[in-house]
Amino acid sequence: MTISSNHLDIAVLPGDGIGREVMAACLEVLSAVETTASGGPPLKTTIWNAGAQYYATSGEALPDITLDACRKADAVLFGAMGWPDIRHADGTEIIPQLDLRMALDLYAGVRPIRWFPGLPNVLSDPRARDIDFVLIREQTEGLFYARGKGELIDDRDAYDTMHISRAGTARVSDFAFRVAERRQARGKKARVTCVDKANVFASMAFFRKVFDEVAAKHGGIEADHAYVDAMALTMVKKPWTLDVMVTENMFGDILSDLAAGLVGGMGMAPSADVGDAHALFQPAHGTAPDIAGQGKANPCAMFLSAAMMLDWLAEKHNEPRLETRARLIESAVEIALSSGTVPIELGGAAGCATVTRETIAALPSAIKEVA
Ligand SMILES: NC(=O)c1ccc[n+]([C@@H]2O[C@H](COP(=O)([O-])OP(=O)(O)OC[C@H]3O[C@@H](n4cnc5c(N)ncnc54)[C@H](O)[C@@H]3O)[C@@H](O)[C@H]2O)c1
Ligand SMILES: CC(C)[C@H](C(=O)O)[C@@H](O)C(=O)O
Ligand SMILES: [Mg+2]
Repeated sequence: MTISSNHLDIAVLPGDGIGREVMAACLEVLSAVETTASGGPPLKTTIWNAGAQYYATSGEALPDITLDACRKADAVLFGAMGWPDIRHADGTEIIPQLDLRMALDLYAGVRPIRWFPGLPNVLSDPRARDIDFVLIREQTEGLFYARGKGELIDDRDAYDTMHISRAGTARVSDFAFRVAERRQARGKKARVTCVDKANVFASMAFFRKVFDEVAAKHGGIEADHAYVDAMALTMVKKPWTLDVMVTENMFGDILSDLAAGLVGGMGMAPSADVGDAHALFQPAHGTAPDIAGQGKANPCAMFLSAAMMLDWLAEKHNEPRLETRARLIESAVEIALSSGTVPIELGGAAGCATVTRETIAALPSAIKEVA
């Protein structure tokens, strides 16, 4: 696809809590990156309202005008949404990102986890430096299918239904194999693990069956299976052995926070919500009410999510200069972290402003590495 105008439209949804803080930092970094790596289409960022706090003042969590802007944009950049005290009558939270995933059919949650040099080794094992895996989370069905449809009977029983479809499982499995193929082309391990609970649930046995059918079409990539409970153990005991995993929505949600903990915390865990037509990029973390407004948030996950956005746009538009900008962000984060900038989240002293300043200051060195 070619770029029809001279810029790319990015719909920016900062959301709530630290979503707003890390997004402001990220927009500074993106603008500095554009100045450092001149050439290639500029990003035109437009900020849109949505989120729990917006709902509290307006009665709308995801206004039509925001949803429409997301549909029309080349990509969506998202902070975090949700606030524990702002809830629907059934007790669930106002979390419009789930509506966005459904509306834009963002079926693959891509959650890469890797070691960053310079950070404290939370596992106290030198092999932690080899952690480099990707969790692919199905995002349009699974247990989350139950959202808004659950049943509470006589204040006595509550039901939420798991839904696994052939089509939904096949497309996310295929997506995972394509991720593995790209990693293989870059000289990395190439194995896709289906993470399920096929020993207990018919829905999960079906997930595994469809995964196996898709695996048979990707002969060059090894495929195996793990039960989700055993995978939680493997993630903690030997995460450096993992490559690409694909799993049901809820399991993926839980395992992705566990995975973030292996490399220091949520502030090191970027993500992308990808569909066939649209994509949204956001840190895997939430709005962190416990630290919001204090300048303590680690913005690295937000920066790395923006790098994932540039990579996705580069591939979609066949524009290598966008890929250069993605590498520039990653390299600047690496340089900043390995030259003594340790985020508060990892036991250091660097708040959001310091991490942002040091990342921007690293850009001139980073450009020499990626050029
Ligand atoms: N993608 C999203 O928008 C998203 C994801 C998860 C949770 N939520 C919402 O966020 C709210 C808070 O949820 P939660 O507390 O369970 O999860 P959370 O991810 O917001 O926070 C979990 C813990 O990690 C810390 N943390 C998270 N991101 C951090 C960062 N960038 N830097 C430093 N520390 C960080 C927090 O301080 C907290 O101790 C809830 O309303 C929840 O629904 C939103
Ligand atoms: C806030 C919540 C709805 C969301 C999810 O469960 O998908 C979050 O935890 C995430 O991981 O993106
Ligand atoms: Mg989560």
